[in-house]
Amino acid sequence: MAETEFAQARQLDTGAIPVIDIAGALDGSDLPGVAAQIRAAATDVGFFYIKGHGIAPELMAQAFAVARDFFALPEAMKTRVAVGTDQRGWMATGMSRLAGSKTHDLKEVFFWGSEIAPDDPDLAAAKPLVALNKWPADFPRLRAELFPYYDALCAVAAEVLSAVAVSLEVDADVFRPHYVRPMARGQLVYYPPSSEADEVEERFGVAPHTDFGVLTFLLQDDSGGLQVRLPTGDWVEAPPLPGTLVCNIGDLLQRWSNDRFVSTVHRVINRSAEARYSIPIFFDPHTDTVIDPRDLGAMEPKHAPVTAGGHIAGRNAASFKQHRR
Ligand SMILES: O=C(O)CCC(=O)C(=O)O
Ligand SMILES: [Fe+2]
Repeated sequence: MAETEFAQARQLDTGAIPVIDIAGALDGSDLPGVAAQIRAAATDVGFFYIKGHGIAPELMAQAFAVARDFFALPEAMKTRVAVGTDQRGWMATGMSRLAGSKTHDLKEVFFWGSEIAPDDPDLAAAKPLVALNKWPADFPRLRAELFPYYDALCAVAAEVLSAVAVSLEVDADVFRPHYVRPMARGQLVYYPPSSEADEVEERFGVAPHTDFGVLTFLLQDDSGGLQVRLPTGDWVEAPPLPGTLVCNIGDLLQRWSNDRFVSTVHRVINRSAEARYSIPIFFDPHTDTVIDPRDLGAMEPKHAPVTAGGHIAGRNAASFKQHRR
């Protein structure tokens, strides 16, 4: 591939990724209307923006500010919360290499998930992706300034899932029992600007991939660089739109929906002059949740049942160096 052709994408000018106002789902005034828009987007492109979510901009700004300060800490401090096979804490650049990509990703990540008690029986049973969070003791702001956004997002995400259920023509509460103790995995992601060497070596911030879980809610800063592959095969930019979140279907929801909804390939390349920060939250159910298309009404399931935690842990193990011995 010629150097100049690497990771090009069209500007979004087609409305290919719709913006959905979810206020009517949150206040109950128009759940079917929101669900219909979600169905169209989830079927065609697997990506949509949401607005009308009601999350205070201050919470988003505070989460970004603490993310920026965390990544700027001396490496020795970040290393004290280095990620292990528990998939919690800080992952240095170079440790993410996604299946099928030529080289490692440029990104640095801090991983966390739902807070659980130290005596949680799922922890004692070593269930996949059940772990205690690894907060840096010498940087207590991280948890304190991130959690207000995380909690607000998880509350909105639960309502979006009700709309997703309606969009799949099943009971609005079908997902609820699986989200009493969800995995709800979060990541702070830092992307340095791509260098010329990165371009030559075809290195991405994050290489093309589909998301592993059910539904992803992404907060991106104003750098740009997220690109989505349309069903036509064309790559388009998913630029930051102020006040919105990007929502996309993951592999588990594609399976659960019996392929009615699509988990779409996407990638990030930071060609801005500045660092890029994003905060994806992968809104996934309890680790034991059985993802079986028959439970969402499929008469002829195209996929065998899998457990959510096991499936995601398997994808993590294939993608991140901390799982290799
Ligand atoms: O940072 C972004 O904009 C997207 C990140 C992403 O695709 C992921 O972490 O799965
Ligand atoms: Fe992703």
